[in-house]
This record gives sequence, structure tokens and C-alpha cells, in this order.
Amino acid sequence: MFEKSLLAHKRILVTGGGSGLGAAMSHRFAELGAELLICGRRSATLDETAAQLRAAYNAKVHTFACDIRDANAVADMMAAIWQDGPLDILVNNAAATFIAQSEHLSARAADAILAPTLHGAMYCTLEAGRRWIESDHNGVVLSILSTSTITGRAFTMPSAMAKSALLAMTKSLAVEWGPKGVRLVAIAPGPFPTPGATGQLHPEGRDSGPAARNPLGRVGEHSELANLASFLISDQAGYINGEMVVQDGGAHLRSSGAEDLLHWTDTQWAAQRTARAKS
Ligand SMILES: CCCCCCCCC/C=C/C(=O)SCCNC(=O)CCNC(=O)[C@H](O)C(C)(C)COP(=O)(O)OP(=O)(O)OC[C@H]1O[C@@H](n2cnc3c(N)ncnc32)[C@H](O)[C@@H]1OP(=O)(O)O
Ligand SMILES: NC(=O)C1=CN([C@@H]2O[C@H](COP(=O)(O)OP(=O)(O)OC[C@H]3O[C@@H](n4cnc5c(N)ncnc54)[C@H](OP(=O)(O)O)[C@@H]3O)[C@@H](O)[C@H]2O)C=CC1
Repeated sequence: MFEKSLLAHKRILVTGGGSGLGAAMSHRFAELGAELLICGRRSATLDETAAQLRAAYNAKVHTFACDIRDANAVADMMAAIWQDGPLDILVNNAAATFIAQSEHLSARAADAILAPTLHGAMYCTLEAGRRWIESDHNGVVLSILSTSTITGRAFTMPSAMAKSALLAMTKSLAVEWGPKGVRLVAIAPGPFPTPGATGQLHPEGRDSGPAARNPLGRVGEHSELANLASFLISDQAGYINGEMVVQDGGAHLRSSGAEDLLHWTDTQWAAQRTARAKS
């Protein structure tokens, strides 16, 4: 659906690019000619994905073991990236979430979600943006958000807060940095099953409704998200700035996706907490 060279000569950092949707996007970007830089906490996962990208597309790939909750680690990673030349595109994809009754969240638990999802993405954006502006180099930031930015979402309140704050970042910087050559866009995906999301959001005992409740009767294909992301970061989308594109089959128009959990009993929630403590 795209020219094979759509992303040729683009250096793209995908946070959390070693797994899930980050890996799916990295594959598509590499296929379209990009040089990939992927980061995450698990080196082995990054190395495995990098090897696949090199083998499949002969792509140039760099990996960075970086915990984006650590502002200094993000600054060091960006400095290392820029040593080989400027980045062109940042994809804020890494995030964390889990379901919990909010009245049971400790401050540490809420921070465990806010730290990577909000602060980590903000640190990456500020470090990249500063360098782009200082060197007068054009840049693009794509943030992977959620339809909770529109509906809110019960039982994943810190994630909904973090994603909403990143939407505010996208809109604010689109205006502030647009004149300086930096464009910001976002995607709000609906359900795109990944081991990470399924593990955190769909523990045993939760209904398997996202596909059945979706107006299109199915969940998303990773390739669909990767294609939308490829378009939004490409020069073809150069006049799209400050926008979030929803890609959820229309699901949020019907439900935030959490209503089934309103029917969980305290016994079910207690069992969920016990199961987690055991794991
Ligand atoms: C649906 C259809 C719509 C479809 C649409 C759905 C859209 C959803 C949008 C978002 C989707 C995603 O982000 S999907 C991405 C999901 N992927 C991930 O989450 C992967 C990354 N996850 C992680 O790194 C971890 O699992 C993470 C959650 C951050 C916790 O790890 P940490 O090491 O940072 O934290 P820990 O030290 O273990 O714990 C810190 C505190 O958090 C608490 N804590 C940790 N896990 C907990 C849990 N499951 N429940 C309660 N509390 C928990 C601990 O008890 C600690 O609090 P104290 O006991 O007080 O000390
Ligand atoms: N899948 C879905 O249905 C939906 C997903 N989304 C969003 O899409 C994005 C990808 O989600 P998905 O692929 O499902 O999730 P995964 O759990 O598979 O991926 C999360 C990635 O983020 C990385 N990561 C997590 N914490 C950190 C950290 N502190 N520092 C660096 N990297 C980190 C992980 O690597 P490592 O563990 O090695 O650090 C992992 O590669 C997220 O922003 C999510 O909120 C939004 C709506 C729905």
C-alpha cells in the first residue's frame, strides 16, 4: 500500500520496540527503508527483534537497554543516538498498565504506571525535541495513546491519566514546536492483543469480550496499526499536526471497554489480587 522507500533515510527510535506493537511497527518501518533504534529494559528481547529485522529487511538496527523512567538514562541514550547523526522520528510506544480497583492502589502502584507511560514518554520527547530545535533539524513525534483519552477508563485510572496527559503534550507541542519544524501526532488504538496487554488487562476470569463487543466484530491486526503509524510519521502526512487518530473499529463509541469489570464482585477482585501476589 506504500512506496517501498516511504521511510528511506529516516532514523526512527521506537521505545518498547522489542515486543508487541512496538516490534510490529519496527518491522513495518524497516520494511519501508528506515534505520531502526529500539529501546526497552530487556536486552535479550531487543537483540532478538533486532536480529529478525536485520535478517528480514537487511535493516540497520541499534538497540539500547534503557529504562525510560530514568531521565538520566534517557538523556544518555539520546546523546549516544545523536553521536551517529540526528534522529528523525521518535515513537513513544513503551507503557505499562494493569487492572486494579483504584481504592486499592498504593502510591507506588500508581507511580509504577505513571513513571514509564507519562514521564518516560515526556523525557524522550523533551530530549529529542531539544536536539532537533538546537540543530534546526525537522522531527516527528508519534505517541501511542489509548481511547481512554476520550472515555476515561475505570480500573485503569493511572493509565488513562497518563495517556490523557500525553495527548495534552501532543496538542501543546504541536503549536509550540510546529514553527520550529517538529510535528507531533498520536494514535489511539483499540484492542490489539499482545502478550503484554493481555497479561495485564485480561487475567483469567475476565470475559473475552473485546472482539464480540466491537462494532466490527474483531480486534485489530498489528499490521493495521503499523501501516497507520508508517503513514503518520512519513512526509506524506506532513500537514497533520497535533492530531490523534483513533483506530479501534468504533469500539469507544459503544463502551470504554471496562464495563464488564463493574460487575466483578469483591470476591473476584480479592482473587485477582491473590493470583497476582502468587505470580
Ligand atoms: C480492555 C479492552 C479495552 C482495549 C483498550 C485497552 C487500552 C489500554 C491502554 C493501555 C495499554 C497498555 O499499556 S498495554 C501495555 C502493558 N504492558 C505492560 O504493562 C508491560 C510493562 N509492565 C511492567 O513493567 C510491570 O508489569 C509494571 C506494571 C510496571 C509493574 O512493574 P514494576 O517493577 O514497576 O513494579 P513493582 O515493583 O512490581 O510494583 C510497584 C507497585 O505496583 C504494584 N503493582 C504491580 N503490579 C500490580 C497489579 N497487577 N495490580 C495491582 N498492583 C500492582 C505493586 O504491588 C507495587 O506496589 P506496593 O505493593 O505498594 O509496593
Ligand atoms: N495492545 C493493546 O491492545 C493496546 C496497546 N496500547 C498501547 O500500545 C503500546 C504498546 O503496547 P503493547 O505492545 O500491547 O505492550 P507490551 O507490554 O507488549 O509492550 C510494552 C513495551 O514497553 C517496554 N517498556 C515498558 N516499560 C518500559 C520502561 N520503563 N523503559 C523502557 N521500555 C519499557 C517493554 O519492554 P521491556 O519490558 O523490555 O522494558 C515493551 O517492549 C503502549 O503504549 C500501550 O499503552 C494502547 C491501547 C491498546
